[in-house]
Amino acid sequence: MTVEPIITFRGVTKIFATGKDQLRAVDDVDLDVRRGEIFGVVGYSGAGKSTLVRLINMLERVDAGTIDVDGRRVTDLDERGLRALRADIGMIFQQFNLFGGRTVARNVEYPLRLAKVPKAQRRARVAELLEFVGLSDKARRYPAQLSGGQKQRVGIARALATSPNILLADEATSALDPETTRDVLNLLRRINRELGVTIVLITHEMSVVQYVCHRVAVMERGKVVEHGDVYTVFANPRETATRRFIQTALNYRPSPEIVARVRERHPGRLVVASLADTGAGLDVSALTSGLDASASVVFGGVTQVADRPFGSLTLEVAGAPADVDEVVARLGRVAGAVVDLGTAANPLPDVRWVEPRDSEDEVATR
Ligand SMILES: Nc1ncnc2c1ncn2[C@@H]1O[C@H](COP(=O)(O)OP(=O)(O)OP(=O)(O)O)[C@@H](O)[C@H]1O
Repeated sequence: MTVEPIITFRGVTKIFATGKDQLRAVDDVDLDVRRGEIFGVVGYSGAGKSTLVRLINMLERVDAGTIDVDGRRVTDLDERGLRALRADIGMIFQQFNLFGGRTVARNVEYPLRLAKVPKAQRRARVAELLEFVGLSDKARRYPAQLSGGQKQRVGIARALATSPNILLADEATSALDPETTRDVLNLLRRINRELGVTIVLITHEMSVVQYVCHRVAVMERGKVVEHGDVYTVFANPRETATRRFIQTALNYRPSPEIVARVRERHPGRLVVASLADTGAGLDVSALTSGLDASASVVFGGVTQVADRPFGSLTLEVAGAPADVDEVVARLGRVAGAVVDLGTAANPLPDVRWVEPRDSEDEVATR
């Protein structure tokens, strides 16, 4: 994958007037989306994700800063320029936004009519798109006759009609069940791989990022607080917001309540090890070899992020005190980050644990 940016934000701010207050929905954002990648934007409700993405195709206008898309300074475009730009950027939505009174084929055809494509070409293109999304047999149906996943496929076919280089997906799977979500995400992967379309995907689910994104930006109160390749952000989250997201998506780290319950049956020394960049995984037997100590896994899990092992394991280590210390030291050398929770008699807090949020709507006002 090349590193050439296809979308560049520089000092981008978008302000909404709300009564006498001004709300910085997007606040001085610098960001590059690379050509050919699937770029995730995550954050809680109200963080500014939709606004940021709607600035790319100028559904919203910036108040400050510049945005370049595929070599064009979109923040300077007039109405005519904007129409051309929008033909190069497809968009799909959580609620699909289909025309209920038009058939599937007519929905997909719509952007081609706007672009004044001749009828024969339109028909051929619609057939091709429906084939691509696996809905050739539904051309004459109406949206109400389709499942949620099928509706989103129609939305995707319509968004791809004019062969855009960029696809914006705003919570495109949030209204779908997990299995359908997986199907739609697989389709987005195919669009990215086979058609070379750059995808900017907004989601509040880290599991979606984990499954399809190459890189990710975390937004909070209008700011991009952290961004980078998905594995790095998952393995070394710097911001509290990011850690909270990862904790919710992959609940392999025990909450204080779970630790308390685990301690009832495991009074020995508990250690939480993050499994990042452990390559082959964790050889638990090697931790205790030659020592008068035992180590057993009492909580946790391991999954794949960006095709590499990622997770967290909580171990109970028991035995001769010096040997227990040595096990913990060995663990520290092979695992990513290790947090010592002490024993039931002398408990220590999990310094990496992030409390879940109470409020969903955290927004900067001025
Ligand atoms: N047209 C508008 N007028 C006034 N305020 C707006 C407008 N659009 C968005 N906002 C506000 O800007 C803030 C950011 O909204 P935005 O929709 O970008 O957040 P989000 O992260 O996408 O959240 P959600 O997932 O809930 O859509 C919110 O406080 C929202 O109420």
